[in-house]
Amino acid sequence: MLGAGETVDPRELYRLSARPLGKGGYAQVWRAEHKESGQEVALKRALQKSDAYSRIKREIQAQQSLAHPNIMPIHDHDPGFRWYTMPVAEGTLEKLRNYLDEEVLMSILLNLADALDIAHKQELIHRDISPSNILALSGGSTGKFRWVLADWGMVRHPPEMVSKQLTRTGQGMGTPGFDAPELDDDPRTVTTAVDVYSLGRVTAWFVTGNRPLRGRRLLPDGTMIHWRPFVTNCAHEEVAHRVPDMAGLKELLRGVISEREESPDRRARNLVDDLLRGAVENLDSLVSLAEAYTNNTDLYIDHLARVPTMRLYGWAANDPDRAAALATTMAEHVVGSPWGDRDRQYAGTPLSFVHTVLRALVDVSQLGLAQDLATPFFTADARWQDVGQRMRTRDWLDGLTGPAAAAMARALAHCADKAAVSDHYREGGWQPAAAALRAAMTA
Ligand SMILES: Nc1ncnc2c1ncn2[C@@H]1O[C@H](COP(=O)(O)OP(=O)(O)OP(=O)(O)O)[C@@H](O)[C@H]1O
Repeated sequence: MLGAGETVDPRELYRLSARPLGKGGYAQVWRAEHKESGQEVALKRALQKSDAYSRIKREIQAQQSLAHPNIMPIHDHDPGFRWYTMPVAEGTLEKLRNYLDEEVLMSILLNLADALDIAHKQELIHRDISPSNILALSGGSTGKFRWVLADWGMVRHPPEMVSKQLTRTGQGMGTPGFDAPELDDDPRTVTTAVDVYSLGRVTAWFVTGNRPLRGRRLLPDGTMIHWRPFVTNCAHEEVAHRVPDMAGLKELLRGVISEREESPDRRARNLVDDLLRGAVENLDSLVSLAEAYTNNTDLYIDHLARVPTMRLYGWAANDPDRAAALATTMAEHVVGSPWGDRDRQYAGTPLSFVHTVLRALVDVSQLGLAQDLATPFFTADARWQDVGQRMRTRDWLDGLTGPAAAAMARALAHCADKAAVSDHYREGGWQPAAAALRAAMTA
């Protein structure tokens, strides 16, 4: 019999595989067979350094006190807390990501949030959640994996349980890319929000496939847009702006699920409605949505077209390339898509959208982009013969001089039905002020 605190060589009890399954910063993991029962396990043994001993002890204590189906269980450990055994995992989330879909991500997040909720209620904060610490065990329901959170060696115990301080201010903690910034300040005083942060970053990594880097945008535009509110609110760099706990994280997750079920054009309508009520941040989401669904006529004509002119103008001036692409698609819908039962007069709204972007491009001297956009714009304008828009276009053309007027003249020359376009603007004897434009319209 071993006395408390004594350690025992695991080889006395287990047959270890020749090569380890993996090695981390302070431990090695082997596949092992229990000599007496024949049970196959993974055996994790601390490397020979004192920090490693303290960490594996914390890990054993934390995992033992947290009996939850989504926390790696401890089968056995030596009384000296130098090693322990656990089920052999099929792989880590890091390795398996490419075989998994969004549904799996949702259920992993829900499961881990439940598990962490229990841990947090016991004042245990993991502090090192990353894709390599989320492990898949076989034997989940209907042949699926059971996902567990492992590697609790960095756990923050409640103050009364701490026998030895492992962490001090400024010491690097967690896994780069997934660790909350406040861990760099004082890992002892962090809150449950550090685990929320890591799950937000794990999510961004999962949906993009890119390791998240500090200071970089986590979800590029158009990428799984329905995850954006979740990722933004979980992985906010400022703790004060971050969702504080697992209850908040689960609430956001429900939002992801319902947004995903929403059709893109209905989602666009809601975004624009809220934008019109002052939710200016929605413009970004709306643009990403439109970029992801360029074939969706309803989304463009019925919803995107309603973005307020001033907002659109400011955005287009700041992001001319994207604005030009978006407005070109809008113009193509206006000309080429069935109008359905929309009111004819409504054509002025998408036309005005394209014209606003065109004005912004010219004003920021993006004349190449402006010229390319002007051709489909003139074509769409002439196709609809909208009286109000024609007046606005003429007034604008009258104000153009020099290179801007020349660029618009070239755009006019490129219109497939140049004569009809010129006739549309010249109706009632109107002539543009700039000579280049006059020439293009009479040529
Ligand atoms: N139960 C298991 N089944 C199979 N492989 C495992 C198991 N546990 C860990 N591993 C493998 O061993 C590797 C090292 O284990 P682990 O990350 O727990 O060590 P560590 O020293 O705590 O790591 P870190 O330095 O990341 O904290 C893991 O990345 C994983 O590939």
